Amino acid sequence: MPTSNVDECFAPLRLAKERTCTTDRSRHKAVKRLPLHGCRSASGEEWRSSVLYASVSLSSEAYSTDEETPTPSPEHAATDCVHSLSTKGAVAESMYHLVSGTVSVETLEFFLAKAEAEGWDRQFIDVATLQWEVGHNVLIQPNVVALALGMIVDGLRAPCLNGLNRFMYRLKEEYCMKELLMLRIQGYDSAQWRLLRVHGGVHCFNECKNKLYHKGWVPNLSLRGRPKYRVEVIREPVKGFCVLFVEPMLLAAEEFVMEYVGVVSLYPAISSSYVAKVEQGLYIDSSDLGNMARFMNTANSPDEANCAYYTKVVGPVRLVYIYTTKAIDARDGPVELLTYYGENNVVEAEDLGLV
Ligand SMILES: C[S@@+](CC[C@H](N)C(=O)[O-])C[C@H]1O[C@@H](n2cnc3c(N)ncnc32)[C@H](O)[C@@H]1O
Repeated sequence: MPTSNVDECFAPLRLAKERTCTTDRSRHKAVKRLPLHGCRSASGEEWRSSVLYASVSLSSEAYSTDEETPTPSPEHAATDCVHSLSTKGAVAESMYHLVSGTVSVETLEFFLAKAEAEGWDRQFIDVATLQWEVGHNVLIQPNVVALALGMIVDGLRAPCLNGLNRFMYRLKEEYCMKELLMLRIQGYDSAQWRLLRVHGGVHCFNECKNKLYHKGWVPNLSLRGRPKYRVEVIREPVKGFCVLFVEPMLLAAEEFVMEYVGVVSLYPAISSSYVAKVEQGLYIDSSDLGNMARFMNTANSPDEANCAYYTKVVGPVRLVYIYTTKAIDARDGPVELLTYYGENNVVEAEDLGLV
């Protein structure tokens, strides 16, 4: 099966949708599909972000209504396609198999077709592109299959995914998504992974089997078990959510803070304050899927900011990161991490000598 032809790759799934669209699955959201190799911005640059997500929710009344789905612009209509995927929480064994190697589209196809054929319980499929070196990695967790495909789903508000991703943040490129996923499968091993409680509400529905993670427990991304830094999300009356740097007491300038995680999109979401504009026609929308970076507020001027956004190319993937622009002193208490939103406030990290 040619991996370059999206239609061929997904034909069985589309047929499955057509067969079942009058059932309770008819609430499916439209899946905006993009070529598997990623999406191309107006300037022609190909994006295969680590944060290109797609999720497919199935049958839960908790999911959002169609009115919230942004309408793709006509030029993107050609890549639009409605899908439905159905899966169940796969058994750990299967997940292990998938997670232990780079998964081809063929494998993915097989897996999804199997899920459909065997009528696995409907949860959702979370699709994430986490392309580090080659191919597509696969993100797996109990009852959630997250697959790297290069797809975008518009307008989904899967509570489970929201909870999952809101607190997911990564540490540079050393971050090993596979390990995290293994961790989820095997349970939390406190000897190897320290868990960090973060603030925030998570609204999982009852069937969710992954509640611990969704409730905000995330691995503290430390080096050899030692926390590198700790941030907290608080809520205050004027600005709403804020990200505070807590420890260590001093954070140097030009330190990586976190990646800006969200859905890579070719058009801006309607009425969301969680959209980072990378350039005209290229956005990272963390309204539904994202991490703490979305809670960073703006400083009144660039000089007041202590962090900034940068982009960096890692292999074929261009990512958006937040780095400190000045040293941060938290000896007298937590310090709010502030970027300066500005217009298109992203510069190449290479230009700054950060990479
Ligand atoms: C990306 S969100 C930041 C997180 C936000 N505070 C929240 O509660 O979700 C951007 C929104 O935060 C608010 N915000 C950001 N910086 C602010 C500031 N310096 N003063 C007041 N509100 C701010 C604005 O409402 C803005 O639309």
